[in-house]
Amino acid sequence: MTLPRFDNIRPKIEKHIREVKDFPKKGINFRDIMPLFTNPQLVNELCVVIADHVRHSVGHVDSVAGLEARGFLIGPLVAIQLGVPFVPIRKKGKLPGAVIEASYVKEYGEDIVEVQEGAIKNGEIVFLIDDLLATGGTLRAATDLVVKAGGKVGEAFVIIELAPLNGRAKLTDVKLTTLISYDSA
Ligand SMILES: O=P(O)(O)OC[C@H]1O[C@H](OP(=O)(O)OP(=O)(O)O)[C@H](O)[C@@H]1O
Ligand SMILES: Nc1ncnc2[nH]cnc12
Repeated sequence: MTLPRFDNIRPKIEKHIREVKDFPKKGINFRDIMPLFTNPQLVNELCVVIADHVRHSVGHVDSVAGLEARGFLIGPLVAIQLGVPFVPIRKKGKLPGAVIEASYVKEYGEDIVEVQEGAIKNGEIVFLIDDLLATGGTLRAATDLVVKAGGKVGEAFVIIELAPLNGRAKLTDVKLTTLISYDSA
């Protein structure tokens, strides 16, 4: 679902997304969000709008969880706006100590994601954030992790949705908000 709250910022963000053909593999049309970070004011505006959206449409959240790697660029900034902890969800083997894990298949490979035990407490509501939804494997695994940890996903949010890859179909049990939806993958 895209929301009117984002109508003003959407075209500004769109201008900062670069398409790179055949990256990281032949046939993949990579949507690169890095140009956005050349514009700190716009990054800040985006995080303020997302936090505003959380306050008005999601309600109370106990934490913001971001997906490695690009969910780490926006997630902590949104968490600061909301005054709640940031929870990193990382690829296997990167987080020290006891972890909970979930495996998944994505647009160009397979992976395992992990969260540290205790980072999400029983009954906590988590706002999940990443840059992009493709096949939905990553956000599915992240949702499963939050639930395994005893939490609940208040909402999953991505800047970009590649609609033809139908990631949404894997997330029917989650409220999912998208800033920009592309009708070609
Ligand atoms: O919906 P899916 O098909 O699961 O794909 C989406 C995921 O793919 C990308 O990350 P990637 O796995 O390339 O990792 P990186 O950010 O560490 O480069 C993107 O940032 C999402 O996390
Ligand atoms: N096409 C794509 N562009 C950027 N990140 C991605 N993650 C999965 N598919 C992607």
